[in-house]
Amino acid sequence: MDHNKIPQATAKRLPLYYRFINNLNHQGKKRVSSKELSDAVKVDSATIRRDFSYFGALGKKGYGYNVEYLLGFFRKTLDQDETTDVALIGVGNLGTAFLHYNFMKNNNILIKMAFDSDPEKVGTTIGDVPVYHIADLEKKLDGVNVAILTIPASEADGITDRLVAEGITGILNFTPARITVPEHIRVHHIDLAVELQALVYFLKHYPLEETKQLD
Ligand SMILES: NC(=O)c1ccc[n+]([C@@H]2O[C@H](COP(=O)([O-])OP(=O)(O)OC[C@H]3O[C@@H](n4cnc5c(N)ncnc54)[C@H](O)[C@@H]3O)[C@@H](O)[C@H]2O)c1
Repeated sequence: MDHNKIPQATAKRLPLYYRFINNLNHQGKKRVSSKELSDAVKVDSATIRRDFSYFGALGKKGYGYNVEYLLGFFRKTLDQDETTDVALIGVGNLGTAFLHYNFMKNNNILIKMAFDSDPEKVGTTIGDVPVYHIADLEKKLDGVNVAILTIPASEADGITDRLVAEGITGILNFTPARITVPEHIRVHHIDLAVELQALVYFLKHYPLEETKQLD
Protein backbone atom coordinates (compact mmCIF):
# COMPACT_ATOMS: atom_id res chain seq x y z
CA MET A 1 0.00 0.00 0.00
CA ASP A 2 1.17 3.50 -0.78
CA HIS A 3 1.65 5.22 2.58
CA ASN A 4 1.80 8.62 0.91
CA LYS A 5 -1.91 8.31 0.18
CA ILE A 6 -2.85 8.25 3.87
CA PRO A 7 -3.38 11.82 5.10
CA GLN A 8 -1.06 12.77 7.94
CA ALA A 9 -3.98 13.39 10.33
CA THR A 10 -5.16 9.82 9.69
CA ALA A 11 -1.64 8.41 10.09
CA LYS A 12 -1.34 10.13 13.47
CA ARG A 13 -4.47 8.35 14.72
CA LEU A 14 -3.23 4.88 13.70
CA PRO A 15 -1.33 4.16 16.94
CA LEU A 16 -4.46 5.11 18.89
CA TYR A 17 -6.58 2.70 16.86
CA TYR A 18 -3.91 0.03 17.08
CA ARG A 19 -3.76 0.09 20.86
CA PHE A 20 -7.52 -0.30 21.21
CA ILE A 21 -7.85 -3.01 18.53
CA ASN A 22 -4.97 -4.90 20.10
CA ASN A 23 -6.77 -4.86 23.47
CA LEU A 24 -9.97 -6.11 21.82
CA ASN A 25 -8.04 -8.94 20.22
CA HIS A 26 -6.57 -9.93 23.59
CA GLN A 27 -10.11 -10.06 24.95
CA GLY A 28 -11.03 -12.45 22.13
CA LYS A 29 -13.37 -10.02 20.34
CA LYS A 30 -13.87 -10.76 16.66
CA ARG A 31 -15.50 -7.55 15.48
CA VAL A 32 -15.97 -3.95 16.47
CA SER A 33 -18.38 -1.25 15.34
CA SER A 34 -17.29 2.28 14.49
CA LYS A 35 -19.49 3.48 17.38
CA GLU A 36 -17.58 1.29 19.89
CA LEU A 37 -14.29 2.49 18.44
CA SER A 38 -15.48 6.07 18.53
CA ASP A 39 -16.47 5.86 22.21
CA ALA A 40 -13.16 4.27 23.12
CA VAL A 41 -10.72 6.47 21.22
CA LYS A 42 -12.81 9.67 21.32
CA VAL A 43 -12.74 10.26 17.59
CA ASP A 44 -16.12 10.73 15.91
CA SER A 45 -17.36 7.74 13.92
CA ALA A 46 -17.49 9.60 10.57
CA THR A 47 -13.76 10.32 10.91
CA ILE A 48 -13.11 6.69 11.83
CA ARG A 49 -15.01 5.44 8.79
CA ARG A 50 -13.12 7.85 6.53
CA ASP A 51 -9.76 6.88 8.10
CA PHE A 52 -10.47 3.17 7.70
CA SER A 53 -11.57 3.60 4.09
CA TYR A 54 -8.01 4.75 3.26
CA PHE A 55 -6.67 1.35 4.12
CA GLY A 56 -9.39 -0.67 2.52
CA ALA A 57 -11.20 -1.73 5.70
CA LEU A 58 -14.81 -1.31 4.74
CA GLY A 59 -17.07 -2.07 7.66
CA LYS A 60 -20.33 -3.90 6.95
CA LYS A 61 -23.58 -2.44 8.19
CA GLY A 62 -24.68 -4.28 11.32
CA TYR A 63 -21.37 -6.15 11.51
CA GLY A 64 -18.67 -3.53 11.94
CA TYR A 65 -14.99 -4.22 11.34
CA ASN A 66 -13.10 -7.46 11.54
CA VAL A 67 -10.67 -7.16 14.47
CA GLU A 68 -8.14 -9.62 13.07
CA TYR A 69 -8.01 -7.89 9.70
CA LEU A 70 -7.52 -4.49 11.31
CA LEU A 71 -4.84 -5.78 13.63
CA GLY A 72 -2.91 -7.34 10.74
CA PHE A 73 -3.12 -4.08 8.85
CA PHE A 74 -1.98 -1.96 11.77
CA ARG A 75 0.89 -4.31 12.59
CA LYS A 76 2.21 -4.07 9.06
CA THR A 77 1.62 -0.35 8.68
CA LEU A 78 3.08 0.60 12.03
CA ASP A 79 5.94 -1.88 11.65
CA GLN A 80 4.94 -3.57 14.89
CA ASP A 81 7.12 -6.51 14.01
CA GLU A 82 10.24 -4.35 13.99
CA THR A 83 11.63 -2.72 17.11
CA THR A 84 12.65 0.90 16.90
CA ASP A 85 15.47 1.86 19.21
CA VAL A 86 15.36 5.35 20.62
CA ALA A 87 17.93 7.51 22.41
CA LEU A 88 16.83 9.99 25.06
CA ILE A 89 18.90 13.12 25.62
CA GLY A 90 18.49 14.85 29.00
CA VAL A 91 17.74 12.74 32.07
CA GLY A 92 16.02 15.43 34.16
CA ASN A 93 12.44 15.60 35.41
CA LEU A 94 10.81 14.82 32.11
CA GLY A 95 13.49 12.45 30.77
CA THR A 96 13.52 10.36 33.95
CA ALA A 97 9.75 9.93 33.77
CA PHE A 98 10.03 8.68 30.17
CA LEU A 99 12.78 6.23 31.09
CA HIS A 100 10.59 4.75 33.81
CA TYR A 101 7.65 4.53 31.45
CA ASN A 102 9.64 3.33 28.42
CA PHE A 103 6.57 2.77 26.27
CA MET A 104 5.68 -0.52 27.90
CA LYS A 105 2.34 -0.57 26.11
CA ASN A 106 4.04 -0.18 22.72
CA ASN A 107 6.61 -2.88 22.91
CA ASN A 108 7.99 -2.14 19.46
CA ILE A 109 9.53 1.12 20.67
CA LEU A 110 12.34 0.98 23.14
CA ILE A 111 14.49 3.67 24.71
CA LYS A 112 17.78 1.88 24.44
CA MET A 113 20.13 4.49 25.85
CA ALA A 114 20.11 7.88 27.49
CA PHE A 115 22.63 10.74 27.65
CA ASP A 116 23.22 13.52 30.14
CA SER A 117 26.00 15.95 31.00
CA ASP A 118 25.58 15.63 34.77
CA PRO A 119 28.32 13.37 36.20
CA GLU A 120 25.92 12.31 38.97
CA LYS A 121 23.60 10.76 36.40
CA VAL A 122 26.19 9.31 34.04
CA GLY A 123 26.85 5.63 34.74
CA THR A 124 23.46 5.04 36.37
CA THR A 125 20.69 2.86 34.96
CA ILE A 126 17.11 4.10 35.04
CA GLY A 127 14.34 1.63 34.25
CA ASP A 128 16.89 -0.69 32.56
CA VAL A 129 18.25 2.13 30.40
CA PRO A 130 21.95 3.02 30.73
CA VAL A 131 22.82 6.71 31.04
CA TYR A 132 25.96 7.71 29.13
CA HIS A 133 27.86 10.98 29.09
CA ILE A 134 26.78 13.31 26.29
CA ALA A 135 30.44 13.52 25.26
CA ASP A 136 30.13 9.87 24.20
CA LEU A 137 27.08 10.44 21.98
CA GLU A 138 28.90 9.70 18.71
CA LYS A 139 30.55 6.61 20.18
CA LYS A 140 27.37 5.04 21.56
CA LEU A 141 24.53 5.92 19.17
CA ASP A 142 25.31 3.08 16.77
CA GLY A 143 22.24 2.22 14.71
CA VAL A 144 19.74 4.34 16.68
CA ASN A 145 17.89 6.75 14.44
CA VAL A 146 15.21 8.27 16.64
CA ALA A 147 15.91 10.66 19.52
CA ILE A 148 13.87 12.31 22.25
CA LEU A 149 15.07 15.72 23.41
CA THR A 150 14.41 16.53 27.06
CA ILE A 151 17.29 18.96 27.62
CA PRO A 152 17.16 22.70 28.32
CA ALA A 153 16.10 24.70 25.25
CA SER A 154 19.48 26.44 25.13
CA GLU A 155 21.17 23.08 24.41
CA ALA A 156 18.76 21.93 21.71
CA ASP A 157 20.49 23.36 18.62
CA GLY A 158 23.95 22.04 19.44
CA ILE A 159 22.71 18.57 20.34
CA THR A 160 20.46 18.43 17.27
CA ASP A 161 23.41 19.16 14.96
CA ARG A 162 25.34 16.31 16.52
CA LEU A 163 22.39 13.93 16.24
CA VAL A 164 21.84 14.82 12.59
CA ALA A 165 25.53 14.32 11.84
CA GLU A 166 25.19 10.81 13.32
CA GLY A 167 22.31 9.91 11.02
CA ILE A 168 19.32 10.45 13.31
CA THR A 169 16.23 10.79 11.12
CA GLY A 170 13.47 11.51 13.64
CA ILE A 171 13.42 13.79 16.68
CA LEU A 172 10.68 14.13 19.27
CA ASN A 173 11.41 17.55 20.70
CA PHE A 174 10.02 18.39 24.14
CA THR A 175 12.07 21.56 24.49
CA PRO A 176 10.44 24.89 23.63
CA ALA A 177 13.25 25.53 21.11
CA ARG A 178 12.25 25.48 17.44
CA ILE A 179 15.18 23.49 16.09
CA THR A 180 16.36 23.72 12.50
CA VAL A 181 17.13 20.50 10.64
CA PRO A 182 17.79 19.43 7.03
CA GLU A 183 14.69 18.56 5.01
CA HIS A 184 15.06 14.80 5.29
CA ILE A 185 14.83 14.87 9.10
CA ARG A 186 11.41 14.74 10.71
CA VAL A 187 10.90 16.71 13.91
CA HIS A 188 7.77 16.52 16.03
CA HIS A 189 7.46 19.26 18.62
CA ILE A 190 5.53 18.54 21.75
CA ASP A 191 4.87 21.77 23.55
CA LEU A 192 2.66 21.20 26.57
CA ALA A 193 2.04 24.93 27.03
CA VAL A 194 0.73 25.25 23.47
CA GLU A 195 -1.44 22.13 23.87
CA LEU A 196 -2.92 23.46 27.11
CA GLN A 197 -3.58 26.86 25.58
CA ALA A 198 -5.31 25.21 22.63
CA LEU A 199 -7.44 23.11 25.00
CA VAL A 200 -8.50 26.15 27.02
CA TYR A 201 -9.22 28.09 23.81
CA PHE A 202 -11.44 25.31 22.44
CA LEU A 203 -13.24 24.92 25.76
CA LYS A 204 -14.07 28.61 25.69
CA HIS A 205 -14.95 29.05 22.04
CA TYR A 206 -16.33 25.77 20.73
CA PRO A 207 -19.17 23.63 22.00
CA LEU A 208 -18.05 20.09 22.89
CA GLU A 209 -19.43 18.35 19.78
CA GLU A 210 -17.51 20.69 17.44
CA THR A 211 -14.33 20.26 19.48
CA LYS A 212 -14.55 16.49 19.07
CA GLN A 213 -14.77 16.82 15.29
CA LEU A 214 -11.35 18.46 15.31
CA ASP A 215 -9.57 15.50 16.95
N1 LIG B 1 9.18 19.28 33.23
C1 LIG B 1 8.14 19.55 32.48
O1 LIG B 1 6.97 19.40 32.88
C2 LIG B 1 8.30 20.03 31.09
C3 LIG B 1 7.16 20.17 30.37
C4 LIG B 1 7.26 20.58 29.07
C5 LIG B 1 8.48 20.81 28.51
N2 LIG B 1 9.61 20.70 29.23
C6 LIG B 1 10.89 20.96 28.58
O2 LIG B 1 11.62 19.74 28.55
C7 LIG B 1 12.99 20.02 28.77
C8 LIG B 1 13.44 19.25 29.99
O3 LIG B 1 12.70 19.67 31.13
P1 LIG B 1 13.03 19.11 32.59
O4 LIG B 1 12.03 19.69 33.49
O5 LIG B 1 13.19 17.64 32.52
O6 LIG B 1 14.46 19.81 32.85
P2 LIG B 1 15.60 19.34 33.86
O7 LIG B 1 16.42 20.54 34.11
O8 LIG B 1 15.02 18.58 34.99
O9 LIG B 1 16.43 18.28 32.98
C9 LIG B 1 17.31 18.63 31.95
C10 LIG B 1 18.42 17.59 31.94
O10 LIG B 1 19.24 17.85 30.79
C11 LIG B 1 20.60 17.68 31.19
N3 LIG B 1 21.43 18.45 30.28
C12 LIG B 1 21.69 19.79 30.25
N4 LIG B 1 22.49 20.10 29.22
C13 LIG B 1 22.74 18.94 28.57
C14 LIG B 1 23.51 18.61 27.43
N5 LIG B 1 24.17 19.52 26.72
N6 LIG B 1 23.55 17.34 27.05
C15 LIG B 1 22.90 16.36 27.75
N7 LIG B 1 22.16 16.61 28.84
C16 LIG B 1 22.08 17.90 29.24
C17 LIG B 1 20.64 18.16 32.63
O11 LIG B 1 21.77 17.64 33.31
C18 LIG B 1 19.32 17.61 33.15
O12 LIG B 1 19.46 16.30 33.66
C19 LIG B 1 13.11 21.52 28.90
O13 LIG B 1 13.48 22.06 27.65
C20 LIG B 1 11.74 21.96 29.32
O14 LIG B 1 11.46 23.29 28.91
C21 LIG B 1 9.55 20.30 30.50
